[in-house]
Amino acid sequence: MSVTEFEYKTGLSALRLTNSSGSASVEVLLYGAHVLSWTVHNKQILFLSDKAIFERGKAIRGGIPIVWPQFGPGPLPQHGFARVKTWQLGKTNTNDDVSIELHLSHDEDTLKIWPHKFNLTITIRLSEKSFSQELTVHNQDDQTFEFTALFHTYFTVDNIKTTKISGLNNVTYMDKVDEGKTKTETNKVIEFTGETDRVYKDGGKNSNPILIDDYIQVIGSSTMSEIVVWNPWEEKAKGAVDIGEHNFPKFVCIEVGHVNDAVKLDKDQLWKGSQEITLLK
Ligand SMILES: O=P(O)(O)OC[C@H]1O[C@@H](O)[C@H](O)[C@@H](O)[C@@H]1O
Repeated sequence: MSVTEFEYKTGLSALRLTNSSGSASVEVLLYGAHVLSWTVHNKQILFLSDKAIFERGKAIRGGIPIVWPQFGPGPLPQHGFARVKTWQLGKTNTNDDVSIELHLSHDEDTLKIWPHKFNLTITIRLSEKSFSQELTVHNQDDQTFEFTALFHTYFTVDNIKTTKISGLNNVTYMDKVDEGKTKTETNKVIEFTGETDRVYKDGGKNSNPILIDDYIQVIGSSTMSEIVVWNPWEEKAKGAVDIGEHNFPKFVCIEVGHVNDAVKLDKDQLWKGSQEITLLK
């Protein structure tokens, strides 16, 4: 079991966590606290675009971007700023499951666009067949602030056209590709036939676990009970410089978050949200 530092493309500092048997590893950049890969028995569970751009100030396409303090468009840049800031390495642990902590605090630039003092910690933990991330938000300001948060996970799939997502039956969702209409999921299994961009409200509180192709289980904490399901499909993928039409069949985003309304966090208070992803085979 180990944590090693290495230099990724364009000189970005990275860490590799390896479990005790050496069967699983995770690579994470300090830039964005961005998980790039999770490999189990040589199989890559996460999707990272071959057209991803590794430039400071730009979001990385694939892996697990951290969306904070704003989901989607709004007064801040799309999906907030945590994914384009450089985090600091905190504690590492190689005793039980291998884990690391990464930290991000307000600075001159964040205060200009979001005038609140904060400290974020992400704990990344790896075991044989599962991987988790926990985000802790500490309000260090002298007043309450509000945020939304999400783990924007890109999963590798054999082909989006045969990918099946279960566990969201009967859950209400907002359909972002149909004028934001509110709908109820009538299918036991979700399949993909076109651009899909949905926010399932309290999807994570459904009694069934969320499964991708019956073997990847995604569980969010009770504080992160929304599930976003996204695939841009052919045209939008073609139009995105960092995706490309050859890539849209290769991934699905299943994103655990608190995005339907904002978390209101009082001064000096802590908020925690997490996801755990487990391989069932
Ligand atoms: O291109 P970005 O900023 O990483 O966002 C990708 C997608 O992220 C999803 O979470 C959103 O629901 C989509 O609307 C969005 O297009």
